[in-house]
Amino acid sequence: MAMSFFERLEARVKSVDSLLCVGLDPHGAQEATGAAAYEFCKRLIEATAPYAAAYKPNIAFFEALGAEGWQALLEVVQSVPSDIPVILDAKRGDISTTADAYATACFKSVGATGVTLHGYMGMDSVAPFMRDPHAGAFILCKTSNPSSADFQTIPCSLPTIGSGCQSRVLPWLLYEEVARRAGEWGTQYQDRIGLVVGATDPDALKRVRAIVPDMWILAPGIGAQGGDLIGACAAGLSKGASKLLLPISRGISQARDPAEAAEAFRAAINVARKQARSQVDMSNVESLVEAPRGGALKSFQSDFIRFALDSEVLLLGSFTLKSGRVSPYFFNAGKFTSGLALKKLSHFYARTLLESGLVFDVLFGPAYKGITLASAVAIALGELTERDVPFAYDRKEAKDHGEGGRLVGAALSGKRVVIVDDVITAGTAIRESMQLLTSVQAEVVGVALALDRQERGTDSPLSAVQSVEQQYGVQVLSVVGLRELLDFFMEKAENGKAGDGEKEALETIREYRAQYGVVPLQA
Ligand SMILES: O=c1ccn([C@@H]2O[C@H](COP(=O)(O)O)[C@@H](O)[C@H]2O)c(=O)[nH]1
Repeated sequence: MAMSFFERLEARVKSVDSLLCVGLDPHGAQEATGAAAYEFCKRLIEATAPYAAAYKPNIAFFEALGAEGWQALLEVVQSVPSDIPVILDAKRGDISTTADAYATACFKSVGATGVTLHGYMGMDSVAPFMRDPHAGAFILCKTSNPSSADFQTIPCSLPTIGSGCQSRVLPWLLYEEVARRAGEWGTQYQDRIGLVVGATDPDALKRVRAIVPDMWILAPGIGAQGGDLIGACAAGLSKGASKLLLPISRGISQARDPAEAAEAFRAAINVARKQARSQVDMSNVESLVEAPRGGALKSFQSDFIRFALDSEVLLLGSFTLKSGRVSPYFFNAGKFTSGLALKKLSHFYARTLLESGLVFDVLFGPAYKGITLASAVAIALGELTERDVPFAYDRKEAKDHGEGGRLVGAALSGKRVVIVDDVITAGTAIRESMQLLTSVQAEVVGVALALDRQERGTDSPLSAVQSVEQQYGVQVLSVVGLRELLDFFMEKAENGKAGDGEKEALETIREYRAQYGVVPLQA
């Protein structure tokens, strides 16, 4: 007997060890023609097939091209290898006779086996999609867009049966009711139903997962929409660290190398799965997904700020900087002085690197602080991904005996290198490292920092980080920036959890940013 949609999905997830669903949205097709859309998707499929658990073409991009777009969609679906499920993102729903025609279009004409639906019209609009026992449907539950709260979080009355929620203090929200109903429909239709819950809302993922522990969830919003990959996985994975499919479209199709980006996303998702399996560090993630996140602050970034405050690495008050500015905060990574603190710190860097999707071969730590940082981050990446990441560092003074020279550690020539340091102040140290690395034909692809102060230079509208980005064309990643610091204190204040010192910090940091903050560079 042929397998059901979710059985096929599970088989594919296992065979490529991946929960990544590659979005086929031909945003970037050279010309707006069916042929260009087809070529775009075909290339993407060829590049990403080894890492894809599923593909998700969004029908909108093909419909926009008229008849040739429809033809392109059919050809795109046909060009997906037969063992990879295709979910047509069509968000259908209508009275049953029309829904019947929609189901025929999705499954028979287009040839997809999965589809996205909205359930607003109720059961009889979903039922026609359940007739084919080999097809599956994901019902919109809590979408990833900023306005999803217009309707989806409207409180409604608690159900009287099931889901064990009678003892809840929290209001029961409309999307939770959708999840509960979908759970009932799923039982009726022998597990042919999944849900769509945006990765931009780990709190919603956590709530939905509690209602439907075994249902597949499609969680869009990673990449271009800024969702928190690790937080979303921690909140949305099922008990067996699975049943969460992460569709990523622009984050892969617009990457310099889509194959590498897909591989990196798969690895980052697998880091979270590994953590979920071994329950390592889940306490942190737990506490973070409990509180609804606002703004762009990711759960691990909150963790990091709390950790830096607790370790007195991040101090609040009044500090005169070298530039003469009086700063309301001061960050001194030199105060991470114990093994456990360094281990924790390195995991924050590792997460930042993994979530960025940056592809690199070697880490480089400029003397002195960078040496411990790069080596600790290499260990952290090894722990999280089982990838054995090489690292290297320099000496302040060249040796003229023994192996000689300034560089120590892994070979750098021809390698893609990420420089790991704590902060960039004037940028002098980074520039020296750039020189040293290019002199041995290494390609510096990125810089990873703990904190980006995001403030203008004294004689330039650009920050030191922006100048480095512009001058060398590299990506500078930081675990947090001034923006996240502000978000952190803002969230605390909004949740009534900020003490007097923190409320004051919020105000003074806001003022400081207004006076000295940078304008973001165009992407
Ligand atoms: O809640 C939802 C439901 C669907 N989508 C769709 O997923 C992709 C996301 O594209 P990215 O480029 O990875 O942001 C796109 O087709 C959306 O229409 C969603 O984003 N959110």
